[in-house]
Amino acid sequence: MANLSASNHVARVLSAANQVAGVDTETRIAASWRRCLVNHNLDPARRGPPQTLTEAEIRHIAEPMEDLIQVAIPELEDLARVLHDSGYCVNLADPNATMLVSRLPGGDYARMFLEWKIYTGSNFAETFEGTNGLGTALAEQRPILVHGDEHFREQWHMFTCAVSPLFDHAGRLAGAVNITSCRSDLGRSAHELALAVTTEATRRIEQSFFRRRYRASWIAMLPGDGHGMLAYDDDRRVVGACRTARAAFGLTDAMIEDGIDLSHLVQLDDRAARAADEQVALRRADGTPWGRGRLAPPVRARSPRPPSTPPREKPAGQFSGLHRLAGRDPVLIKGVKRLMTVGNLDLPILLHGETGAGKDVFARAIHAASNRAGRNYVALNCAAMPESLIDAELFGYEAGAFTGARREGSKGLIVQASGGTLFLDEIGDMPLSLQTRLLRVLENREVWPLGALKPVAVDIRLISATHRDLARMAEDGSFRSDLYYRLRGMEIRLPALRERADRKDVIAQIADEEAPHCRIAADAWAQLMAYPFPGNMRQLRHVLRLAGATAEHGLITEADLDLPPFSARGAEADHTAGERTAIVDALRANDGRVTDAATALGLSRATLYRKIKALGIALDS
Ligand SMILES: Nc1ncnc2c1ncn2[C@@H]1O[C@H](COP(=O)(O)OP(=O)(O)OP(=O)(O)O)[C@@H](O)[C@H]1O
Repeated sequence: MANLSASNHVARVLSAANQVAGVDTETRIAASWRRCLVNHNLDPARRGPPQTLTEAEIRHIAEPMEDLIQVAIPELEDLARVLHDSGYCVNLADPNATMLVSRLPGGDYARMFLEWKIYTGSNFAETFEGTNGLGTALAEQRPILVHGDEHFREQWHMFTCAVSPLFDHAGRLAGAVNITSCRSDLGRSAHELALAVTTEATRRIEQSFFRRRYRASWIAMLPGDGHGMLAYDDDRRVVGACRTARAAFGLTDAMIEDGIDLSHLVQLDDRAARAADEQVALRRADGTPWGRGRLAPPVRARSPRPPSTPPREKPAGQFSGLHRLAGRDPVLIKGVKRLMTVGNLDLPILLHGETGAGKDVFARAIHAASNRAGRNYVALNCAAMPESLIDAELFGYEAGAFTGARREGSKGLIVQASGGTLFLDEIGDMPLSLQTRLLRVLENREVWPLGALKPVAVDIRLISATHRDLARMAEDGSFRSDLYYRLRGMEIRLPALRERADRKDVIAQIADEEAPHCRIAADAWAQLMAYPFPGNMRQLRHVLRLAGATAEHGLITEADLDLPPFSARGAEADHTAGERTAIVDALRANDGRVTDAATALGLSRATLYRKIKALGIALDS
């Protein structure tokens, strides 16, 4: 049966391609079939999944489209919310038909899309996949509905796609919004509305993107249903025009670069020009009435709220916390001295050190020593959260910006930290797309919450930390090099506990805090001094806390020290295998509870999660 329908389909395609007119398919579809056969040499009967990109390739494509994606996401989320139960998936694709954002429908429908690889990273260019919504809309740069057997390849016949191409602020093709249904029981007309919905959503994305790009200019939204937009400066010289306005006025890039006078295109009387963000009557260049339009004034960044408390003057001993942490270790003492020389300059600081070496504690001490001490200290661990959550947590979002968003929106941590210090731990684990956004915040000193039309000005001191070799990552492209140089206004290395020259003092001090009523026997001292402490200070604290609890007669002996075997031979393979075994054992001993296993290993929860991921350990094992 399937074979019969496949061969019928092939016959239809061949016939349509041979004689475009007079077949039972829409002319645009027949023209596309012809392109697929003649130009792209495709076989309508071929089966197989679409080409799928790797995560790195997707990031590479998505990075330059970051701004557009950010503007599009609230609209896509809205579409996905409305269509959730109707079997439609929602996508944003780049101009080459690679899906960059995907929102799946609910229930069993989602499985269909996953099985057929209709998700982020899949490519539906007409040149590979034949006639299909995304590929054909992008090839023709026009909205299209491709229903069931209108697809060139027979294997896509259970799907229907409604797609609208998306144009950027300069009228260039920037991608497409796609909604695809797997409801093969519905006829073509049942999906017509879907095309109208997609086209409208696309239009809203284009408008938001244009307004955002030209936020420093006036924007005239022109009469008519074409949604034409012109951006102009205070002297009424045109600085930008959307695709519709370019077509309506025959505007070229050269005319815009020359700063064509607005009055050559549309006339505003002075009263209209003052009625900012209201509907106004506009006239054509020749003075004849045109219709009602709208003028939006330039957006100035909101200034940060003045701090409620004036900056506290720091006493002379403001660096005492840092001195205490540095102890008698020359590397750390040097680091603190360098910090003192820059004093309260808001230089970004990058802390580098192994897990548990005290990066968070050190960052807090820097904040406490700065003239921002009385203000907020806000910390985020970039390794402990999925990308989408870091995005919302860090940059904030407007009310209703996406499904699951809080009704009142969220300020985001950067805005919360304004006036104070933002600490980004494990910055090396920050996804590339967010690195781009963070860089922009540091450069422009303003944040765009998700779905916002206005930026919020911010004033933060940034301290970041990592255990990774960021310089090498910047070299091999896994971390943005421009961001790396912005983060390391000053880089301070926190030595591992085993490297500290004052190791003995540190052990004594922590023993005093964790097991205050105990003495340490000579054999236990020798062990503590010799042990390499891969979990550094954190591990030392846990070991001594436990030892204090098990010690008899106030004496900590070798038997009280829970020091897991650790190969110091340096062979990477041994180390990895040993680490793996230790983690798997700890998880088993704690019935899979990651927090408890982390405590047992002397690691932070985030670090343990990272290691579990890196070593490919299944959490249910
Ligand atoms: N100089 C120090 N003296 C005493 N205790 C310290 C010192 N530095 C860190 N600690 C303790 O070690 C533990 C881990 O510190 P912290 O969280 O700052 O490490 P980290 O380097 O940020 O770790 P991770 O990379 O895993 O997030 C904390 O309990 C902290 O109190």
